[in-house]
Amino acid sequence: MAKTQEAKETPLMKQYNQIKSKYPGALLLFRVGDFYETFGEDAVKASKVLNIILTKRANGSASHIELAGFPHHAMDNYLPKLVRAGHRVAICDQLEDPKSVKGIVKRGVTELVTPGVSFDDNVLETGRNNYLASIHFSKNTLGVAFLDISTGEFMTASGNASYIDKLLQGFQPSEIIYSKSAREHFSHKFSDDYNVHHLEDWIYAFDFAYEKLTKQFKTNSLKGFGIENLEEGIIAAGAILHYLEETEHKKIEHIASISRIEEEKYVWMDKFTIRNLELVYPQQEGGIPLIQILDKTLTPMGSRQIKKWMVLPVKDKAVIEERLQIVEAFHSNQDLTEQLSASLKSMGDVERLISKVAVGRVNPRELNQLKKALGLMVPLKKALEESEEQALKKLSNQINLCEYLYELIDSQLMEDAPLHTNQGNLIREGVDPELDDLKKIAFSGKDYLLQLQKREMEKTGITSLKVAYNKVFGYYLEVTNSHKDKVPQEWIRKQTLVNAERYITEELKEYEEKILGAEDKMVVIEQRIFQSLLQNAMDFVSPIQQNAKIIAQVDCLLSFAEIARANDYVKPQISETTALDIKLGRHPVIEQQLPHGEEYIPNDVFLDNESQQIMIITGPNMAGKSALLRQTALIVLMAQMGCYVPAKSAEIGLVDKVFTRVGASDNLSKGESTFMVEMTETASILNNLSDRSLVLMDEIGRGTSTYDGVSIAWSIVEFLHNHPKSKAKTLFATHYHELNQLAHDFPRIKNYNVSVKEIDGEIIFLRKLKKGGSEHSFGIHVAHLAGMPNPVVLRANEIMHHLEKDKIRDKANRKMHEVPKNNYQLNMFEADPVLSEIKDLLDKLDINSMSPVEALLKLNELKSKLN
Ligand SMILES: Nc1ncnc2c1ncn2[C@@H]1O[C@H](COP(=O)(O)OP(=O)(O)OP(=O)(O)O)[C@@H](O)[C@H]1O
Repeated sequence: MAKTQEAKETPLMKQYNQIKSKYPGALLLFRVGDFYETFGEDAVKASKVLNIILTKRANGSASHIELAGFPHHAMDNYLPKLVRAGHRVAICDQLEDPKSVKGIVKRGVTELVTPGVSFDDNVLETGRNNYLASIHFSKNTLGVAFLDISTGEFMTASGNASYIDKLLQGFQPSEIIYSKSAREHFSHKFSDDYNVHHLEDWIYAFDFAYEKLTKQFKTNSLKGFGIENLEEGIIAAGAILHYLEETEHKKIEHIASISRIEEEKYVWMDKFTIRNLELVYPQQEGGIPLIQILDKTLTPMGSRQIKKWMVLPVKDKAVIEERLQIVEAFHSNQDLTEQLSASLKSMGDVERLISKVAVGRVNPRELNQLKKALGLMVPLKKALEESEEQALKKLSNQINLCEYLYELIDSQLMEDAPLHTNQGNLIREGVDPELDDLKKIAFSGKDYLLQLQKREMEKTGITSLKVAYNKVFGYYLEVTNSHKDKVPQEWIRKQTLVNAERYITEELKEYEEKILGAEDKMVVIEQRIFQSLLQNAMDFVSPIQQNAKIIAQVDCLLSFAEIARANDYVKPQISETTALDIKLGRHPVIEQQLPHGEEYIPNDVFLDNESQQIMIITGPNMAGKSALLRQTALIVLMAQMGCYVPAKSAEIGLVDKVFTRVGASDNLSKGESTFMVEMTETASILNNLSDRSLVLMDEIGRGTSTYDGVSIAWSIVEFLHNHPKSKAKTLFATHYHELNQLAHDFPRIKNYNVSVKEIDGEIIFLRKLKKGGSEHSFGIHVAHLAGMPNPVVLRANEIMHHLEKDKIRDKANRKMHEVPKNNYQLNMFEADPVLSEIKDLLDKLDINSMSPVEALLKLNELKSKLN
């Protein structure tokens, strides 16, 4: 904006500029009369996003400035569009009644809406949390906090960069904040796809954060939340509270606690796993993530909860079993599920409603919806209470019916109350005697007008006489031109239309004053009573939040029972052993997508730490290797969410980490060598193995030449088998049938293949997993199936035969077989103190959180130790 002649700006623009300068980076919606206006660059942006007209306005003699605006009542329509486009939007309102002031009206920003901080139903998606994340970077550990202001859910965690990255991947925050000086760290470690905002460095400080949190929760310490020692997490969370203040969100009583995301409680999945297994988001447009199959929830709370369960499956046998028991109770009792579903279906978003109550943004209709929800809790609580299942009785006990609040709303608020509090018809009769009197006056006044119309009609003989009302003249009598001559003298003409004239009379004026006066007074009283209702409702924020949590759980578990019935899933047996024993397992997503009439071919998978730790699975392209790998992980994860699984039977020895690595594919991040990415990810798996890990390796080594690829794949399998501390259960799908040799030398490696039949040069996919290795890759047949021109297929066959004749492949096999055995005697380090020191240093390194330069420096340091 041109500021050269600031002195001559109009007073309005001066005020605008003052306010605008306080909200850098935000798009300012400036209320002028009935419009929200944007100016300058904001106007250019707004006109593009909102598709509204861009004009110019004279700014005194200072200059002209771009202008684009929309009527204030269209806010609900336009605001979400701006926020979704990634803008931070400052809403500047008139803070006093323009009628009551001379000169320029006082204005101020009443809310700064950002992608991560919004209550707006149009910005939020019902079945999805809208998280704001805050990250604090310290030397070795990072802290993160997530807040959904629309529900009050507040969580924190700390860990290394890859853990934080995994959490971001799972929770998908709409906005991330961090300190200005952490910009470089952030872009180094995390994707640049997020909406980000930077805060001043001083905000990310421990004492400041600690005080902010204890003040918010009205506690002396953070011990009760189990985060007392989570320094980085506390700092990140404190910054969130500061940010809420900065964005003018000062009424936030519904944020009453914070919880720690306990890393050790949940199955560890790296972010590649969440992505590769398509748990919550599809990898490609049009794909179906697992959550879409599992989520048959009936409430927004359930839908949000199930996504959290999906990214955080549990490791605690008791928790899983309790969920499974409830699913079983639902599964076996259709009546119970029907009763509960009936309540849940009409429940609405209690969790967000009660947050709106807490921040004073709830409208009369929403308050009625809250009452309705409380009413629906009654049969829900009863049905749970009457169930045989103890866990359900326990849930029932935790539901608070909030009868007092129900009664209060029911007895005071009209059933069909309007959207706004100034529209009348809000409060029931009998609540306030003055209101009742005023209502009588207003209604009898209106009656009186009708009588007056009738009386005057008879007196004057004007048969078309009408009493009507408009904002300019108030009540008037309208006479069509054909009766004009019958109008009595004392009537005062106010307006002439083409076909009629409008008049007022003394009597009409008197009644109007009474009626309008009464209506104004009624609005004031109704608003006062509504406010006191709200005040009362605020005392119920915490029990209703608790109810919402229980509803969410019941809803998710009902959904599990529902899909178990619909898709023929079974209850998994959870055990403390390390064995995975899946009989006739299926892929929950692919089986739903098969063309009509085609059956998914189920397969058995057995893995344990003793006899069969690693399954090498060979088979041609398209045989179904990837599907088998993924279904195994999905079945494990579903079981540990507490869900039934697609199999004939499944014994799941608790898994604590799931790793997947899919050989270099095309959709990997730009700029990096795909093979490099493949190796980095594989390295991170090999560095984090545990005894209860499940590892899926799909075509590892594919991204490089055959010899390199085979060698790398080979040594990875050896490493997995011989790891001194952990016997990670592994499914290793590969094209390299050379790897079948490994089974000869290592007792816990077993060969399998996904069988195909070759009939007259064509392949028939049987999709059945069989014992034993396979000889061919069948790649050329698949090329043929894919419609490759015949000459190419023929020539490929020719080349292959030629190569085989030269025994290149045999040689490779033999060479592999001759490879000396390596048992990864990691304890060789211990013989030499320097090596031992290097080993210690290596052990402590967190490769995931290092930049390439840091890694090089470290390497240099290690090398120097040898000299
Ligand atoms: N058990 C099964 N029953 C029915 N159809 C299956 C089964 N397994 C896989 N399919 C179908 O075959 C397709 C190919 O499977 P998948 O991608 O698992 O093969 P693959 O062996 O991993 O091949 P590639 O090596 O080319 O990745 C799947 O998209 C699916 O439609």
